[in-house]
Amino acid sequence: MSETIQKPDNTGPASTGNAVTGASILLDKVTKRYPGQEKPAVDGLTMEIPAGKIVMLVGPSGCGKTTTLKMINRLIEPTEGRIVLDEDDVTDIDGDALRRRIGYVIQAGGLFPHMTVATNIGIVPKMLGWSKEKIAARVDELLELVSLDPATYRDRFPKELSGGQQQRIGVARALAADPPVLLMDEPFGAVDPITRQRLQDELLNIQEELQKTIVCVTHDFDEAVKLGDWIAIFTEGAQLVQYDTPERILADPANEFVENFIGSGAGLKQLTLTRVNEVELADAVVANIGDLGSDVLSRLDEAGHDHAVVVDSRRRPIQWLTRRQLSRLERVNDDVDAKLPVVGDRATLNDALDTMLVSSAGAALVTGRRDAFLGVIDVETVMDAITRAHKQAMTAHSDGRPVGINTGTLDAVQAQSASVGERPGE
Ligand SMILES: Nc1ncnc2c1ncn2[C@@H]1O[C@H](COP(=O)(O)OP(=O)(O)OP(=O)(O)O)[C@@H](O)[C@H]1O
Repeated sequence: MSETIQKPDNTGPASTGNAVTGASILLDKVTKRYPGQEKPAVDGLTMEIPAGKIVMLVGPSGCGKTTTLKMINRLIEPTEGRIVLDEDDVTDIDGDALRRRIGYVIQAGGLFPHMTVATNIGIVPKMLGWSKEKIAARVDELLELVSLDPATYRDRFPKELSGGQQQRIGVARALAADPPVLLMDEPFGAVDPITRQRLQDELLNIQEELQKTIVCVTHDFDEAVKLGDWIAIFTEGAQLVQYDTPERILADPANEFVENFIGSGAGLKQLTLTRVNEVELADAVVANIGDLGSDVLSRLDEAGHDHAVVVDSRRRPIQWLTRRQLSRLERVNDDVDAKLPVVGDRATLNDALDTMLVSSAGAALVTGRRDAFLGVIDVETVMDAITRAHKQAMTAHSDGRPVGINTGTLDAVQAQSASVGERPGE
């Protein structure tokens, strides 16, 4: 079933113009047999992981995700097959040296309890022989990157940190020597849902800046959809059932196993794929403090609208007034409605929908930089966006999809596709 290689267009996060610092990874027909086990934990897996992308490994418990991940930095030695970083075959190089080129993040950060935050972060740079000053500067830079104030946190011990803070330090430590590859094993598994969401957002921000190659194991399919440029869905023996963009997996699951794995609400999950700044916002009539109520009402008539958005001197929305409310006002005042349904333009459509539903307004006000008002998003816009995303995913071009199979080496796959002019499965 995984013999088919499909190639949609690579619809990862919008390009930011930052240089890719990640390395590509190739697992070439890699197998792991544990002693005493009848079946291999990973069976002949060939998988390309493109440079600068986030690849999420998902699948049922025991299917071989962690074994696959740990073979990349050779915490687990493959029984057969090759691992190639960029052009460099690293299958037989010294494991310790390899691990200095690959950051590794585990649940709860995996910090050494008897070392301070700074010492934890500086471990690899110290092994690499960096000077004290260079390490200290790097520690502070990384603490800033993961949104922790260096002066407050650098001398703390792990037990003096919250779960989310420990996890951030784990990420900072993995990035210390600026490795091209970051491996993450259930990195956000041990924190509460809200902290988890925040850490995921932070990881996306960091990735936008650094463009590492990130391979991440998760049990949480929603997390895979949110973070992944590509998602690899495995079944037992690390058999690749589908290796594709989140959009394509949601719109066109390869088979019933994937459908079951995605679970219900594929349409709603698609909402996490689109951000508010990707959809067209509706215009609104904007009123300033001090405007005459009657003037604002005639502007509403002209525009054919029923609501006006009141903004303060920095264009931040403070009220959303109906015709009725306006008709009672001589002039617009500076009251601030604490319950305004507001979303930032980087929020997902899912967040926007939540805001609309909670406010029962059927719409939300969108703000951009420095919380300035940008426009209105309504339920119809969100619904249209889902339909459009679904159609796009179904008809997307299939260029750039990385190879993922369990039936041959990359060379064999390429030779086969060259002989027919394209990759198989098309
Ligand atoms: N050290 C080991 N010795 C023997 N068998 C092992 C060892 N480690 C893992 N296995 C087996 O290999 C298979 C794959 O394990 P692996 O940990 O890679 O799965 P996983 O998909 O990461 O699972 P989970 O989601 O439960 O963490 C399982 O059947 C497991 O029991």
